Amino acid sequence: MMPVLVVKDVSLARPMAEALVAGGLSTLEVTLRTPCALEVIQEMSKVEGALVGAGTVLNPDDLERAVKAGSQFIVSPGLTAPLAQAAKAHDVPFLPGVANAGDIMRGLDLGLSRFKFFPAVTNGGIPALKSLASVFGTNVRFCPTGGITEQTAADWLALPTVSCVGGSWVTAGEFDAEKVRQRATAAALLQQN
Ligand SMILES: O=C(O)C(=O)C[C@H](O)[C@H](O)COP(=O)(O)O
Repeated sequence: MMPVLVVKDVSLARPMAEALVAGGLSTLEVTLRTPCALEVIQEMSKVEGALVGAGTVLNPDDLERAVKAGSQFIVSPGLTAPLAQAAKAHDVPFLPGVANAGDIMRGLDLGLSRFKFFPAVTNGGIPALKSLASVFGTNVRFCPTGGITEQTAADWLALPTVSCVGGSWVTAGEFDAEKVRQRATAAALLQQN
């Protein structure tokens, strides 16, 4: 399970990453949706055991800034050829968003086989992903994100083509380290079942 983080205050970066790692979640997606996101990536990267990447990466400029800040992977809500080429040039793992068969085919043409299914629930949820997966086989894997909750994550993770799920629920609301650690522990258990 990959927590999707929207962090507005850089002073929360380290305690938040520490609470997530303590709960058993180590792969952290920091969205570039707040002015301090790049600093947050730098700070979270100092936490032992954290693998920190950038989300909401929309173009090659975003990718360049995210990589300079220490992002170890890149997540995007969509897929463009310039972004995929920039990820390749920087040799950084890249998880682009797809919403339909055409997006996946464009990704395959670009040499990609791991995609974020986004926005997962409004795109038709599990039935939609099952239909897409039936066409592309098990070599194409997905990280559904968007509308997934603590209650529904296990259903998604049970699909053979789903490698992980993303979601913001683990850190939703005002930051409380103990609450985040507990939610992370519950989410980490989901991924083991
Ligand atoms: O922009 C990106 O690159 C993203 O990563 C988008 C996020 O995956 C979703 O916004 C998370 O959706 P919720 O869990 O429903 O809050």
